[in-house]
Amino acid sequence: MLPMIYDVFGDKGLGSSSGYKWKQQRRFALSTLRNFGLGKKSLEPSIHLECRFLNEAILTENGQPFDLRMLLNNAVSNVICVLVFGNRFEYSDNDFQTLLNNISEAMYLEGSMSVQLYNMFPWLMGQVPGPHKTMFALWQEVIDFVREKVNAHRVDCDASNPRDYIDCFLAEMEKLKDDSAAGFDVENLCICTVDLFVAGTETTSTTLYWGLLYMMKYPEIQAKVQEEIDRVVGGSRQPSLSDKDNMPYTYAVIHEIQRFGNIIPINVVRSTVEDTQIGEYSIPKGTIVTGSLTSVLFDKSEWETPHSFNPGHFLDAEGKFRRRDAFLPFSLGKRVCLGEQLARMELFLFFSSLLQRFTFSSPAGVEPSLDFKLGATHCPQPYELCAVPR
Ligand code: HEM
Repeated sequence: MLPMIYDVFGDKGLGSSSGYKWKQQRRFALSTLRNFGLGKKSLEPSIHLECRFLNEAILTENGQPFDLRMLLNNAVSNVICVLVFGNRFEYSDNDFQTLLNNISEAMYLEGSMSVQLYNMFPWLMGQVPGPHKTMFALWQEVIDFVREKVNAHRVDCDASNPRDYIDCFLAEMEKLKDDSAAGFDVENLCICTVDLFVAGTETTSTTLYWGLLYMMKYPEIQAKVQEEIDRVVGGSRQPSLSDKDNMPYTYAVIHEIQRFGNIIPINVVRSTVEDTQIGEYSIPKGTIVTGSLTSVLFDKSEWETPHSFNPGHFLDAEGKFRRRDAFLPFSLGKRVCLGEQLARMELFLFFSSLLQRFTFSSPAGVEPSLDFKLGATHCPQPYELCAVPR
């Protein structure tokens, strides 16, 4: 059974399994992201800004309970919002918080039994109420939010001076308006934007949520990361991407968080576009296929201690960072995560900036638990933590 719905947005969007022009859309999205955030106009300053807002938001809670998951979601999401919508949202914006909550809820419901039954009997489940219907309604709200943004962009988009992904897409639509087969239409723009927005929010913030939980659980590892941050960065400036090469331990810890957190255990659902032979297996065209990332991230023949949280997996005998072929949380091949580069930047900057400013520990007498909930992602159960300013 699939732990998520097969092609929730039909054949549209960037992540579509059944493949509506995904190649053109992927190429276009990649080149746009490069122009806006990963190339000459680097996104580092906007991530730095968001790190400052996040740290400030935690500090101003001043010992009062706060919703860490929500703050992480908001901060991470703002980075992608700047890319796709051209603006960020305040953490106090209730409408935006509701939207982020809807996305988290929809992702969680994808793991429900009723969604799994929908995958098998869509004609039947389409007739009955249940969590699968709630999930579709939540996704519709997300699409409506994006559609409003697209409509607002259409009013004042200047094709010669695009501000963000939506403007670039609208300009491309205009250029290709006589080519109806190119896939550049408003409907596809909305779904591609939702794909970027959702894929760029839940994944990275879930990884950070695991990361802080592991730091509470393994305080000796947290202390070593902080020692490295203090030595290399100090306390008077923010960590920057250029520090990464001098921070092998922190970099190894982030890799281990991704390996052990295993946030997309069986990858994104795909389907074969032609009859395919893999070894002795014949897979007919149109078969739904899932690849188990768990099997690689916990492979006994690849990892020394696959079932322990061990940053040593990514360090050589001299303490230098070492890459591992079996490190595949972003998958690989033609459909490898489109946001890998952005996610890596965000994970390094958010994680090191949080640990520079705070020590994370569990409330007195509470043993941190690694319990998880499984929806479209493998996510920690909500937990309590204390963020002590350093
Ligand atoms: C820690 C963070 C992230 C992880 C672990 C992750 C992981 C993945 C995985 C496993 C896939 C499926 C690859 C496959 O089918 O083989 C994927 C696809 C995708 N990711 Fe990410 N991702 C992350 C962050 C991001 C970010 C920040 C963005 C935003 C730009 C993003 C955008 C996408 C898109 C659009 C796809 C679909 C690509 C396609 O179908 O061709 N991801 N991601």
